[in-house]
Amino acid sequence: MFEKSTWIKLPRNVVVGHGVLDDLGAVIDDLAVAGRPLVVTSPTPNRLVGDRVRTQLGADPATVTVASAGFDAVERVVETARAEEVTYLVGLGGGKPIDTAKMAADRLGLGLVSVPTAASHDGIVSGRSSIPEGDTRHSVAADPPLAVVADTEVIAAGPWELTTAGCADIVSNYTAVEDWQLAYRLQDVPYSEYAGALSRMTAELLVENAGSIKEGLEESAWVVMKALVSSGVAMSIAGSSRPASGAEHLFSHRLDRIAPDRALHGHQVGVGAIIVAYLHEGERGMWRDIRDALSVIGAPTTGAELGFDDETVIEALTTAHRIRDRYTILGDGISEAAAREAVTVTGVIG
Ligand SMILES: NC(=O)C1=CN([C@@H]2O[C@H](COP(=O)(O)OP(=O)(O)OC[C@H]3O[C@@H](n4cnc5c(N)ncnc54)[C@H](O)[C@@H]3O)[C@@H](O)[C@H]2O)C=CC1
Ligand SMILES: O=C(CO)COP(=O)(O)O
Ligand SMILES: [Zn+2]
Repeated sequence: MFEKSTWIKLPRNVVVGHGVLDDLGAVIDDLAVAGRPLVVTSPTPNRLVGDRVRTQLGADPATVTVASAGFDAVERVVETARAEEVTYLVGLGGGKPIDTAKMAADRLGLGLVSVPTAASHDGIVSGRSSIPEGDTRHSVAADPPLAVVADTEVIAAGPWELTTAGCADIVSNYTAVEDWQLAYRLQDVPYSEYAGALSRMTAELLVENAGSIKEGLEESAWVVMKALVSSGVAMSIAGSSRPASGAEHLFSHRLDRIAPDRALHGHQVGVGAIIVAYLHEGERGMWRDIRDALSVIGAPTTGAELGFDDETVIEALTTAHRIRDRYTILGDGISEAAAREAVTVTGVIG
């Protein structure tokens, strides 16, 4: 008897475009969420558009500002939401406040509206929350946002490096899918053809259009935001972050442990993808295509551009497998000699 079942959770409204921040009130009316909201944000996005967002929300919105992601930040949001007796959450900013709000909303059983101010990562739409804790990182299942309102005018006015980080997070889907397929072959990890194909296609489309992703063009924010939505949907179909997170993400999470906030998530996973593509396929593999695509976009391709010295890059690569129980090309860990060879051949160090 066939007994398999799946539950794919997706946002109901995804609104992307010029000036759509002013449609936030209408989006919320359409969702039929009522009552008092809590805006979960970080200092810069709050300063930039916090008031504009609160004006749209009416009903005396409360605000909590989180400086970094973590279970303590989630706890603070949960406590504030209870104390202020709010009925839904609005995540406003980059990946950290949105992930924090997503997990807090899940804990509280409340709906979340995601308002990204940067096209910097693909958690904008996903049903995952990525939360660091001690030496590890949890990719926690959480309901995806009920709606996403991404204003390309706001995003395009932000630092260009945030958009190149989003591009690199998408480019890293190549190696994430490679790792997922490897884990399927070697460890019988469940693999979804649809999620894998969608994730890979998203990366291919972005790389094909890399030449048209240019600083100062609002259309670039549009192209990247669409790709981030597509990648988030792949994660929702898979019911895991596997389509968008393999060994290149383990490497990045490890760098975060060594030096939090030194470089952007997307930039770290992009450099990780160059190394991991080399580990999968060797000298003739597609690591050069990945490096060239990142370079055209203007994303970092070396450890030094990320702000890490050579030995730190090697340390992160040789210890990345310990971040979480996720089988990748790193297996139970690679030797220092293999790591040094990979980062030297690919030009990530030296
Ligand atoms: N849940 C998921 O599926 C995923 C989660 N993530 C998580 O997202 C996080 C990374 O997100 P980021 O956005 O890189 O970090 P972030 O939220 O710290 O934002 C980076 C910086 O950009 C600033 N910023 C945001 N919008 C701005 C604007 N319009 N103008 C000027 N500055 C602006 C912020 O103030 C912050 O200083 C990581 O913790 C990562 O694990 C990443 C991918 C997927
Ligand atoms: O960053 C992500 C996908 O781009 C989320 O992945 P993690 O599960 O590794 O946090
Ligand atoms: Zn990522």
